[in-house]
Amino acid sequence: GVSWDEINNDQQSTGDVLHNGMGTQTQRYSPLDKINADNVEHLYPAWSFSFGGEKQRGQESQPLVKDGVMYVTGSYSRAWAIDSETGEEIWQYEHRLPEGILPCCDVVNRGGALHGDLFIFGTLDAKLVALDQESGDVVWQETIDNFKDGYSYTAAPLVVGDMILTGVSGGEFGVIGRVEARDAQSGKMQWVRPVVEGHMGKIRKGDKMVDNGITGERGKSWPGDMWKHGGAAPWLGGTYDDETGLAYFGTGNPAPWNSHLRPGDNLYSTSIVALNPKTGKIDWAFQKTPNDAWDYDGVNMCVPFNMDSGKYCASADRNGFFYVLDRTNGEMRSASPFVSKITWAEKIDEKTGRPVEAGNRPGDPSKTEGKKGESVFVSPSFLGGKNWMPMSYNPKTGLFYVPANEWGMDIWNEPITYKAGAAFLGAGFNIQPLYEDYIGAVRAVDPKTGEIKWEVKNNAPLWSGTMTTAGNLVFFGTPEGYLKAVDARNGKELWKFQTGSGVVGQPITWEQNGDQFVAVTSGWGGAVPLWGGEVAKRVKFLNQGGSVWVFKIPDELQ
Ligand SMILES: O=C(O)c1cc(C(=O)O)c2c(n1)C(=O)C(=O)c1cc(C(=O)O)[nH]c1-2
Repeated sequence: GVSWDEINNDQQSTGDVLHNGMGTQTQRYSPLDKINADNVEHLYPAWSFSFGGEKQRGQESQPLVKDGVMYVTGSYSRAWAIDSETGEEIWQYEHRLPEGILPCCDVVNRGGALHGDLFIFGTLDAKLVALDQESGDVVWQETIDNFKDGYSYTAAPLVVGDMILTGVSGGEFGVIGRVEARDAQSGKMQWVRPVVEGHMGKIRKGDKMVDNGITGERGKSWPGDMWKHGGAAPWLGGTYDDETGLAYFGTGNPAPWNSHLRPGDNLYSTSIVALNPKTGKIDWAFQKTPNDAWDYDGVNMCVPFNMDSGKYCASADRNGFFYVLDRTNGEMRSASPFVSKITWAEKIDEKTGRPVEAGNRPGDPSKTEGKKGESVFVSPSFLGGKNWMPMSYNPKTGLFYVPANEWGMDIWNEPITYKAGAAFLGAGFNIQPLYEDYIGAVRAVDPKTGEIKWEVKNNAPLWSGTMTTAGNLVFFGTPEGYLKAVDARNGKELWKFQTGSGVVGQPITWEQNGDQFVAVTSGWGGAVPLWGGEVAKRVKFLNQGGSVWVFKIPDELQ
């Protein structure tokens, strides 16, 4: 079985990958250096595994590895256990999805969690399923909420002690955004913390769930009853930091997109919330885009790291700014642009942490004749300076490696009223590229200064995570099908391999029987082909797929 001590030590232990982010801090850093900048050019495929079936689409999963077994999830709520040395299948689990699921942005899953003898992951019909690691049999199954109301689940659960912490997906349907804690072994709910001001939290007392205080104040930063369907779904999951004992979750956009219907800050949408993992109480919250009008979900992980003897966390937000926060109290240290063009705000005020807006909100449709308000062009687009794909932090170089995208959008507002299970947007949009030669860019950001130390451009939008190692390497994938390794110090491309479909997964590395392995899933999909407007047309030629690729270095070169 997998113990909490092992999970909490995941980043240091090199023989396994036990948690999302290669550790609960999600730095995606490995101290391994057998594969390094000097020999990575010799990396070759050890095995490849096909997810099979007729179902493909986006493969965003981060695999986990324990005792020679890889646990990986795929599109359409599927999961596999595979021999991590040979690529041989051990079991496959195929969740029976009902008709009418409502995932907003492709049928993806970003990975599971290991706890004891269980492998736990979430499904597109908003369930959590715990499988026996050895047999793949279902041990428990819990429903998060009704998929017909727009709830779904795509993230990897966060493990803290005996519990798993999960958010929800469904922000585009006006769901109740919240973080939930369950006993990992039984699936039994321990607490629920809605993240929108006004909703009641719950906590377990014996056999009952009892009230545990209202989140914030009752709808104070929302007009009327708008908080009730305010969304703010923490759909990307969270991080846990043992030094502060806090769990950090990013919250999504407020619903509906039409911001004129909800004047006010709309707390705690587009925020980082720091939660006490035992009670679900919000210790602090920091909002990035008050009264968001551009779908700038604030779900990006706030990745804990230490610098100048301070405890910080960093988050590259969809709104184009790279935030460094004091992770003990949520005070902002800095916010600097990591994309070339930000037109919704002039800057983030250093003292208050609030944006100085640039007067670039779509017009209020109730003030114009007809249904459509004035359209504006804004950058970044709603798919963000950075979307869900995780960045990594290398304590050796002191740099964050951010998968960024350069694009803008035409956006306008329309009238809308809430209806359960229907999209709650009140907006129309069309994403546009900004430059001819590239959209994606991996950028090395210095959290001390906000300076971009180097960048690697990519023609298609980057939709894969980055991973970095003590071997001075950064790995990332491209929609064009490559897994690439670049030098962590200067971005120089050192190796690439064509996987046969777009890479929108999250690379990992581990060591087994003396070999260092690198793995990533391949399979083009995610939000870009569905919502990318003009950009989607540019990448129409990319082929779908579904596989895991594993690489190693010839023995004599290690
Ligand atoms: O508000 C939400 O609940 C929600 C959920 C998800 C998701 O679960 O995948 C995405 C988004 N929003 C979203 O805004 C978005 O851009 C997005 C991209 C992707 C993807 O996997 O490529 N998912 C999601």
